[in-house]
Amino acid sequence: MKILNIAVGIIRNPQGEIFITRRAADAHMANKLEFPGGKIEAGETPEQAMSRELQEEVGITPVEAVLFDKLEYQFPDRHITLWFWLVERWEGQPWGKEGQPGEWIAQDQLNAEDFPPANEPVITRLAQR
Ligand SMILES: Nc1nc2c([nH]c(=O)n2[C@H]2C[C@H](O)[C@@H](COP(=O)(O)OP(=O)(O)OP(=O)(O)O)O2)c(=O)[nH]1
Ligand SMILES: [Mg+2]
Repeated sequence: MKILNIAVGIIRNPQGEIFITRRAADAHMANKLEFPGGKIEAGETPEQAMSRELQEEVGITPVEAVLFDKLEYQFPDRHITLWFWLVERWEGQPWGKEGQPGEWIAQDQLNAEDFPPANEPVITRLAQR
């Protein structure tokens, strides 16, 4: 059983849109939409990992981040702990730096079925705002 700790960023602009990317066809949860992010490495705090991943994947540097939720999810082959950071201030403009498609989607237009199942409570919370 793999045990993974994941930190992701919910990048939200003043219009209430969120920058979403699509996972690669060969990745776990292939083709699902995701919040950019990835594995927390040894010696990193969850917030540091999120900041590094956002720089690597979408080319922005968060200026301020607030913990939005922390969730556990059991997949058949792995147990993951997910840290969701709400990022409303950053430097740069997000884009799919690793070739992944990225787009801004209004938070009340997000569909939980398009995301990995672990994200469901967070999508529901965002859609209510
Ligand atoms: N990035 C991201 N991963 C998510 C979300 N929801 C969710 O269940 N996951 C799962 C899918 C993966 O099993 C894991 C994230 O792994 P990842 O593939 O993004 O990790 P990484 O960026 O470090 O990638 P790599 O270096 O291993 O290629 O968390 C989400 O909203 N965003
Ligand atoms: Mg990733």
